[in-house]
Amino acid sequence: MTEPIRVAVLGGRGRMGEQVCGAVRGADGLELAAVVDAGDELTAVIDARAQVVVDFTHPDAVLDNLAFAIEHGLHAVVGTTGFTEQRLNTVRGWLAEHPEVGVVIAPNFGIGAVLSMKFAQLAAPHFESVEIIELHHPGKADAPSGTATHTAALIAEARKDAGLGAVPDATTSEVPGARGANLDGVRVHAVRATGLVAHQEVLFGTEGETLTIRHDSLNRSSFMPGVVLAVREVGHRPGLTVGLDPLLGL
Ligand SMILES: NC(=O)C1=CN([C@@H]2O[C@H](COP(=O)(O)OP(=O)(O)OC[C@H]3O[C@@H](n4cnc5c(N)ncnc54)[C@H](OP(=O)(O)O)[C@@H]3O)[C@@H](O)[C@H]2O)C=CC1
Ligand SMILES: O=C(O)C1=N[C@H](C(=O)O)C[C@H](O)C1
Repeated sequence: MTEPIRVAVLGGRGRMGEQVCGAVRGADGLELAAVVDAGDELTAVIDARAQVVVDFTHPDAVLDNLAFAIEHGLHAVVGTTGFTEQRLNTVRGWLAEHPEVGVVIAPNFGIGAVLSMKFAQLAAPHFESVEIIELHHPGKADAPSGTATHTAALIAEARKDAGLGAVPDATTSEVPGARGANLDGVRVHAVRATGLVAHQEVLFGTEGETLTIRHDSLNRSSFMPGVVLAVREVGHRPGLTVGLDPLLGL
């Protein structure tokens, strides 16, 4: 019989962390070895002989956690947001020193959300206008969401490859913020409201038609199959994997 994969959950008492602990406990072949939250010693992960750390903490904390994990030869599955290209390159640099370690960083572990980003990428070359509206619970620390940031980057790249110019917009007088944030030339609007979990609409427009691609995470359980898949896979994927797509064969 193969030994279970020993998993440590960082941010384990947070909204996502609690769900991840439950998912790990309930998953065949995984064992919850340690739960670490703010104020706990990260060395608990080593004491518990964890093989994979899962990080759902805070954009300000995640890089230090990752540096620790990689330095100690632990694989990492990261859902925490805030990964700019510069941060990803920093992680790549650390991994170059530890080529046996695997790290999966995914802006969104929801299978529907991953697919919706793919659909948006596919639609992007065919519409001159596009805007993103992301909607989340009011406890969210960052805006815009990591998913919206990643979606904007995918759309911008697809538009560039297709030779599309700037999104048409004649606005010359604006109350600051009224047109949202400009990410890679794509306007992103962030809504925060009690009752919401995690939602996104990508609104495309061209002459005579619009297309709306909407995804709703109605419960944080939506992220768990993706997290469990990444925990099982990360040890077989040395280096950095960004996004869940390759794990889903997309
Ligand atoms: N990729 C994905 O699919 C998803 C990503 N996320 C992202 O995950 C992150 C966490 O979200 P959420 O669970 O809602 O946030 P929460 O604030 O509910 O949870 C974060 C937890 O991490 C703790 N924490 C903070 N710093 C550290 C640290 N250095 N070490 C260990 N624990 C720490 C916090 O403690 P304290 O409160 O005391 O600071 C808190 O308990 C966010 O970046 C969010 O955007 C969320 C959902 C899905
Ligand atoms: O904070 C959240 O809740 C979420 N964060 C991620 C993001 O910023 O995209 C993923 C999902 O949207 C939920």
